[in-house]
Amino acid sequence: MDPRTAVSPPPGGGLVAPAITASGLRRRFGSRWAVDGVDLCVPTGEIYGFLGPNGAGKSTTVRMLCALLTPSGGSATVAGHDVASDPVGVHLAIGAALQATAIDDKQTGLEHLELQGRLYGLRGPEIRRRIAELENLIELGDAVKRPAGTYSGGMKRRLDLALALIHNPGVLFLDEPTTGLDPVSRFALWDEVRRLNRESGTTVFLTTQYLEEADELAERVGIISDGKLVAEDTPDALKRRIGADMVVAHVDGDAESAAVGLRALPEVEGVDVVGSEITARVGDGPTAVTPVAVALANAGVPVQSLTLRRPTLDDVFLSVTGQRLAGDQAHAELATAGGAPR
Ligand SMILES: Nc1ncnc2c1ncn2[C@@H]1O[C@H](COP(=O)(O)OP(=O)(O)OP(=O)(O)O)[C@@H](O)[C@H]1O
Repeated sequence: MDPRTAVSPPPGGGLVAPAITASGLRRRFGSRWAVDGVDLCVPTGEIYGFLGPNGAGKSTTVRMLCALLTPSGGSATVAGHDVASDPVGVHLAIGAALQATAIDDKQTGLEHLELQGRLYGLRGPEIRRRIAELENLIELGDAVKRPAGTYSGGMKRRLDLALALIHNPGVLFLDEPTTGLDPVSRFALWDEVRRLNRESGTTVFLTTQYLEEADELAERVGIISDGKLVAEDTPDALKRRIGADMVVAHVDGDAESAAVGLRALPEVEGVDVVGSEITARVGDGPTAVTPVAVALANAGVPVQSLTLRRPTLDDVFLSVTGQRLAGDQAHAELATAGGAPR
């Protein structure tokens, strides 16, 4: 089903309005377009991953969708409220855990939760009930009564997420929720996002620069580069689009000239070169490896390594932008997080 034109009927019949829409959404800072004409349609109940490198425009998009930043052009609605004409409606309908957490080191976790509940108009008993419901997520134990200044990064993230959820919002925005978290806290937060979505039907709009996070969590992924949405689909469909297999060669010497021979091979659907790495998209890996190796040998460029693997979202990013999304740092962090990106 194309979510732009139709969304799943609820059990009681009728059509569900999309949770998030954007049409030509733009934002300029000075002469630079940080977000340059983004269209979105996120159905209610979806986990949508907004994937892109540093500076691509993810946070700016989220801040506009959360009605915290005025768009320079285009329009957007969240939970049926227009971000420009009804920002208060948007604020009441959403929860947001953004990059700059508003946690005061001097206040305890409990004080933060109680204050947040009151800000959303909840009464004492309701606040206590919500805190009890969110206990699983917070997992702070007795630390909930300690000042937040004593918390680890993971504990602060969990508190921040609980603060975003205190009023049971229908739409949750998470801006790079696991950046800087250790692997255990990262996986725990993924589980919590999945559970929320499954049990409460919460729509989740999540930005990330981690391929693995988008792959694992998101039902659909939008890839943003230089303020533009350059690809959007399910992770599997995005990967299928660029070919069945990838043959990746690391070479000594002129990778561009070595790639010329590969492009002429009938087994090769496309070739991308980044530094000394040559990535050939092929229909059938086992059949293509030998001709690729022979073509590289004929080019006279020494080959350091030749590997065959399935496409990743990084390969999708490379095929649409000509650049790798995962820099060395992101790769290193992913490796620590439990393996190479898929
Ligand atoms: N308040 C601002 N004033 C000027 N430029 C800004 C401002 N906010 C963002 N930008 C610029 O807009 C571009 C997009 O930034 P944005 O924070 O949306 O990217 P991002 O994809 O969220 O990256 P990151 O992962 O680093 O947060 C960047 O070039 C950034 O420097």
